[in-house]
Amino acid sequence: MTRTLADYSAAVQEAVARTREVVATLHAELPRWELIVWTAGNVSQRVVVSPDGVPSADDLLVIKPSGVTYDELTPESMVVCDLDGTLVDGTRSPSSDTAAHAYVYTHLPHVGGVVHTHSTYATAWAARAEPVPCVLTMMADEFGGDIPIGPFALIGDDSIGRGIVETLRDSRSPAVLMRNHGPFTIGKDAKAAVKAAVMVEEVARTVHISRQLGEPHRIPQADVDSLYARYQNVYGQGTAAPATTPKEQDA
Ligand SMILES: O=C(CO)[C@@H](O)[C@@H](O)COP(=O)(O)O
Repeated sequence: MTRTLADYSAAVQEAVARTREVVATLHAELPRWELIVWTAGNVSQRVVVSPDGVPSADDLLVIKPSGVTYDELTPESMVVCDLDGTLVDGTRSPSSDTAAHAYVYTHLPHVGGVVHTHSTYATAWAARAEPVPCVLTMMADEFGGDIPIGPFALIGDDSIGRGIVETLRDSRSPAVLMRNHGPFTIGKDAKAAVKAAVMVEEVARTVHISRQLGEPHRIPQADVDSLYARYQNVYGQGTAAPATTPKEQDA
């Protein structure tokens, strides 16, 4: 039975409205960071339906409409689908990657956001089906190792999603380079997945340039693990008490 947004609770409808705003705003980051051209790429975020906040196959996703240019994307133009890819709310056809995003949300409950781009350097690595080797501390921080290659898969059914899940399920990487296609990234939410999309292009470019000058040196695995643990758990404005200023120390 096809459900409409009216069939969901007021709380879910409010969450969908908030998610439309988030996903519309984050789409603007793809051209901003030069990760796509024209209408390529897409961003989605999961909407958890259960009142207990536990992700499930009953959840919804919010994604862009297919083939619409980024300057036309608004919260109202975003499309809402269930995880079968069935339209729940929206006036336009959902992204052609909806099945892939939905498959990821169904099989990786910890994932709250998915992004797909065709960013130049990451896609060039995908065309050669070669994993990006972990030769930068930034890679250890964000990806916890090499950036893996996923299988070639045709567009339109869950083949791409299946390839993303098979590749990332047991990987620390939030990015996979789908062979001959381009990067797909995941995160706890859409913002985290967009960050991974920005970072995968940055490191793909740097490693490519480095290899023009010689063979980059791999970081030893123990150091990769240490860097990853620090970045994922300590970096930034973690939970530690703010450092006192000299004035406070004198007080
Ligand atoms: O690569 C693909 C499909 O996988 C592109 O068509 C995709 O980047 C953009 O498609 P949509 O406009 O989201 O339907």
